[in-house]
This record gives sequence, C-alpha cells and structure tokens, in this order.
Amino acid sequence: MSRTITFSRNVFLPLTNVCANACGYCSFKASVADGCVMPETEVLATLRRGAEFGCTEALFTFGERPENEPGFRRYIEAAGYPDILSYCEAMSRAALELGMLPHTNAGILTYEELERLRCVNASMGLMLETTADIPAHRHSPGKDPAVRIEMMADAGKLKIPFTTGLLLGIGETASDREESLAVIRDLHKRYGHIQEVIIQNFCPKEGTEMSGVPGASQEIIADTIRLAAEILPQDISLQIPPNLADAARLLPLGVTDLGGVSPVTIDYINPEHPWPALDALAEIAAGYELRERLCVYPQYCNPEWISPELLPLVERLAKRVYG
Ligand SMILES: O=c1nc2n(C[C@H](O)[C@H](O)[C@H](O)CO)c3cc(O)ccc3cc-2c(=O)[nH]1
Ligand SMILES: C[C@H]1O[C@@H](n2cnc3c(N)ncnc32)[C@H](O)[C@@H]1O
Ligand code: MET
Ligand code: SF4
Repeated sequence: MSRTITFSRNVFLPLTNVCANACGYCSFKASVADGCVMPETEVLATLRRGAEFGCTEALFTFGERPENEPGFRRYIEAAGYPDILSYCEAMSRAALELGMLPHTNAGILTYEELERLRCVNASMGLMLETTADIPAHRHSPGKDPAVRIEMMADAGKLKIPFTTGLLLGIGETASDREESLAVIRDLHKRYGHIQEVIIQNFCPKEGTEMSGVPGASQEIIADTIRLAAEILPQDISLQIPPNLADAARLLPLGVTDLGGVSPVTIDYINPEHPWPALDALAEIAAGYELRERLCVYPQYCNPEWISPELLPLVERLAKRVYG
C-alpha cells in the first residue's frame, strides 16, 4: 500500500500587515497606513469564494501585536472593532457560518487571548522558527525562543490542536535545528497537542535586510526532514510547503503533508511563489495516495480538544473528509 500524503484546502486571510516585530527575512510587514487592515467586505467575499470552491479552512495569519504600533488603533476602530483579536474572533465566526474551520497564527498571544480564540478556532499555530539567538530577530521581541515556547506550552494547557515549525536558513546552525526539533518533541510529550510541524525554507525577499542571503539549500531542507522524521514522534505530521520547496524530491524522506493549498488566495507571506494547482499537487505526490484533510487532524476531532461552539461542524466535516 502506498503512503498517504495530505493537504488542506484553504483561504488565506491576512487581517493586517502591521506588526510589532521586524524580522530580517520578512516582506509581509508593512507600516500603519490606509489599507493596513483587510476590510470586512473583502474578508467576507473571500470566505464566500472559499466556501464555493469547497475550502474547509480559513487561515488567519497576520502581524503580531499590531496595537503596539502608533496609529494602528484608529484603523482597527474604523473597521468597527476595538482590537485585532476581536476582529479575528468575528471573522472566525463568519467562517464557521459558511462551513469553514478557522486556524489562526497571530504570533504571540497571552493565555487569555488563546482561550478566547479557542472558542472559535479548530486549531492554531505559531512557528518556533528556531531556538537560536539570531541577528534576523534582533528587532523582534516576539521571536525570543523562550516567549514562543511559553505560548506553545499555554496552547498545550488549553488543549488547542497546534501547528508549529522551523524556518530554515535564517542564521541558525545544524545543531540549533536539532535543538529546535527536540524542544517541539518535548512540548508534545508533555501536552500531546502538536499535530504538525512545518519545515519551511527561508526565501529571500527584495527590500528586506536578508535580501542578499541565499535561501535554504535543498541539502539543508532534506537533512532537516530526515532529522525531524527521526526526532519527532510518529503521530506528528511533517509538512513542507509545495510552493517553496522541491516537494516531489522531499516526500520520500518522511514528509507526510503539503500544508494549506488555496484555489482562491495567494500565499501572502511568499507572494512570488504561487500555489500549485490541485492537479499539479497530484503530480508532486505521484506514487502516493493524496488525500484532503482538515486543519484539525482526526485524533483531535473530539470534545476534549474542540470547543462546543465548533464541535458539530468539526464532526460533520470529519465524517466527510476522514470517513
Ligand atoms: O499559506 C501558508 N500557510 C501557512 N500556514 C498554514 C498551513 O499551511 C495550514 O493552514 C496548516 O497546516 C493548517 O491546516 C501556517 C500555519 C501555521 O500555524 C504557522 C505557520 C504557517 C505558515 C504558512 C505559510 O507561510 N503560508
Ligand atoms: C508564517 C511564517 O512565515 C514564515 N516566513 C516569514 N518570512 C519568510 C520568508 N522570507 N521565507 C519563508 N518563510 C517566511 C515564518 O516562519 C512565519 O512564522
Ligand atoms: N507574525 C506572526 C509570526 O511571525 C504570524 C506569521 S508571519 C505573518 O509569528
Ligand atoms: S514574520 Fe511575522 S512577526 Fe516577523 S515581521 Fe513578519 S509578520 Fe512580523
């Protein structure tokens, strides 16, 4: 029997580009200015299109702690919300009404903020990036590994199905990558909430501090996948983004998932890398059984992990998608 490779059909909703961090590799972050909050009409139109295209996941990924940036408040209030978290909550409910499951990666959130979003999200995420102290993070207090590890522990205490991962080629060493994977393994041993680990390769962006740094090499990506397959327990899915890495060559090394792929929206973090169309995805996974999944893995589709407000929809979709 051939091995199964999964993917999630999603729509990507970058609610704001404004961010209190300034990572040396990021071209997503933008200043406070007109257009810095995605209008509700656009969010709703995108959600509706997602539903039409059979998407099951609404991916809310945006800048961390935008309220810390001077002037941002005015824009979020003009949009009709006191803060970005309330906006995300409301748009999550809109996604649920259309039959899609929200997954939010908003950067660092407090325990209370996680608890609030848990009520309306099927899963959440935060990339560990790396446990190393690197120059690319010197203007990003939220990328302090201790802060990120603490938030992941909070998500574990709250029983939130969780996605994390490593960003490769941002100034870390091979032993840093090994340490980062061990940290994720230990969090999962303690709380059992890590459903998937993304091995994401840095892609240089024009106009950023790291524009001249070459992207993570195929060799480093391959070595890290082998290492992850060795260090992480079998019940954690290993994800690579098919628009950034040579997925076909990496699948045999232990990759089990191709992440969120959208028939409707672009990858706002890596806009120069279009998603493969769904038939191209099948080609990448030739020789494997390619299957759709939800943003919450089967072992978490139960009341222990899912809040009552979402449970009926999660159960209905799980029956359809997981059988
Ligand atoms: O389209 C993207 N999806 C990203 N995703 C979403 C991911 O592809 C899927 O949405 C998850 O597998 C959940 O189904 C992330 C999710 C996280 O929780 C943390 C980081 C990422 C990073 C990306 C990304 O760069 N691009
Ligand atoms: C959502 C995730 O996107 C990743 N991210 C941010 N910038 C880049 C880049 N230039 N190349 C690849 N991934 C990036 C980070 O890992 C972040 O956590
Ligand atoms: N800003 C958050 C982080 O880096 C969300 C993803 S990047 C847009 O963790
Ligand atoms: S990667 Fe995320 S935290 Fe870093 S600057 Fe970009 S949006 Fe902000």
